[in-house]
Amino acid sequence: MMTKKCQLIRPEPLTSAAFREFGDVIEASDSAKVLTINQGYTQRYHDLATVDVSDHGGHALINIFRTTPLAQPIAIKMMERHPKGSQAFIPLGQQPYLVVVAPKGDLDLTQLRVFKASAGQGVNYHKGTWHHFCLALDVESDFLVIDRGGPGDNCDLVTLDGTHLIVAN
Ligand SMILES: NC(=O)N[C@@H](O)C(=O)O
Ligand code: NI
Repeated sequence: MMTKKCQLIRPEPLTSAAFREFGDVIEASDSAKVLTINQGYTQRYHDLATVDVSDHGGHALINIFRTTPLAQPIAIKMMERHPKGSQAFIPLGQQPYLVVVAPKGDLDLTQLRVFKASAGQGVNYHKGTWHHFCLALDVESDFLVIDRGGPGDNCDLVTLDGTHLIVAN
C-alpha cells in the first residue's frame, strides 16, 4: 500500500504584507490610521479590517470561540472557506496562535501558508479565503470572532489526508 510522504511546514511570522492576499491583520501597528479621541485619552486605530457580511441578506455576528489546542505536530486534515462573508479572529488572551490559509478559488495546497500570530494580532479572512478552523497553541484560548449570520450555506469544507504537518517553532 502506497503511503504518502509527509510535508513539514514551519510557521512564518504574521505580517500585513504577507497576509494581504488572504485578508487583513488587525493590530495597533505604526502603519495604522490613528485618531486621538475621548479628550485625548484614547488612541483609535481606525478601520483596520473589512467586515463583509451583507451578501444574500447577511448580518454581523459577534461571538467568542473558546478553542482547545490540537496535539502537536498538528496535521492539516481540513480546510474551509466562507463564500458569503468575511471572518475575523481577535485573541482575547496573551497566547500566540496559528493561522493556516490558502488563496481563494480552487483549493491549491501548493499555496498553503502557515502563520504564527502573536497575541496582539487578529486576522480577518476575506470572503472565500481557504483556512483551517481556529487553531489555539499550547493552552485553551478565547477569540472574539466577527463573521456572517444569515440565510444560505456559508461554509465549504474539504477533508485532507493529514500529510501536511505543522512544525510549531
Ligand atoms: N465553524 C465556525 O464557526 N468556525 C470556523 O469557521 C472557523 O474558521 O473556526
Ligand atoms: Ni471559518
